[in-house]
Amino acid sequence: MAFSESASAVITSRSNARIKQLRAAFAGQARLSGGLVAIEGDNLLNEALRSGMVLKTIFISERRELPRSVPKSVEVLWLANDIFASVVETQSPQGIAALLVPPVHKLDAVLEKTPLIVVAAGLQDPGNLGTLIRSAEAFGATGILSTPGTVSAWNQKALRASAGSVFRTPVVAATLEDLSSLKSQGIQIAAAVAEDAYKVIPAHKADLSQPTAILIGNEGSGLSDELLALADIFVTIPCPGRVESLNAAIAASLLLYEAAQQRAASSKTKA
Ligand SMILES: C[S@@+](CC[C@H](N)C(=O)[O-])C[C@H]1O[C@@H](n2cnc3c(N)ncnc32)[C@H](O)[C@@H]1O
Repeated sequence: MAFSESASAVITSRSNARIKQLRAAFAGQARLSGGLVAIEGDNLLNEALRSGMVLKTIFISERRELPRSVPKSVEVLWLANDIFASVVETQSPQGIAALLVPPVHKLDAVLEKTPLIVVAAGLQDPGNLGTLIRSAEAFGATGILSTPGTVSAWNQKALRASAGSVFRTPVVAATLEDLSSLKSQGIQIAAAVAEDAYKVIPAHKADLSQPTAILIGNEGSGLSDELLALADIFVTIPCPGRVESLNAAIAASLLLYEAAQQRAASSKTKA
């Protein structure tokens, strides 16, 4: 332990109140964690710091040094190795975790510029949501709307799959009314559907360079009738193979790639 970093004692008890708070944050129990979110490991910590997240507390195993990148203003608590290992989720913990204040975004946050929005409509696999958020950032989406029933973007698996993109890409909880309000703001609603049926167009023939919200459906049941009824267009990624559908995050990524290509081409034409 780098005693020069902190004069505070090492926490050795599992029933310590701060350990309970960290455990609650890892379990997604917002009421018990005081609304704070837990992150674990050097990569996510570095991503959080470079993204300007507000860190409240660093929990560090006594076997490690405190990284120099941690601002002096952040509270640091040292933990006995076994206490650290018992509270975090990974099998081979890196010995560092943190509690941070998750940013809360409003609908306006995703409406900047020429909106390219992904609507995560009932995604339940946190790995899929995290991957979708990572692709959304990669392809320049303005943000993600998540409908009721979608897993939290701050779930531990979602956080890890997003590889830090969740710190920089707004994820906003949205109702059906919010989604229908997009139409009145000139944003077309493109429902992503797996089957090539009547009125469904292949993604490369749809105009995704205009303000667009792409609806991605639940892993098992796809898009609900209510959401399909909102759609202005139905787009599909043609699959010559014999699969019935693509994974939700892969479908979102391919559609975002197509939208990014079209936007790049249309800005070249305008220049
Ligand atoms: C695993 S699929 C759901 C499959 C579900 N059985 C269904 O009937 O839609 C999850 C979501 O990914 C999107 N998706 C999957 N394959 C697609 C494809 N080939 N083209 C466009 N979107 C697709 C759709 O939004 C779909 O709701």
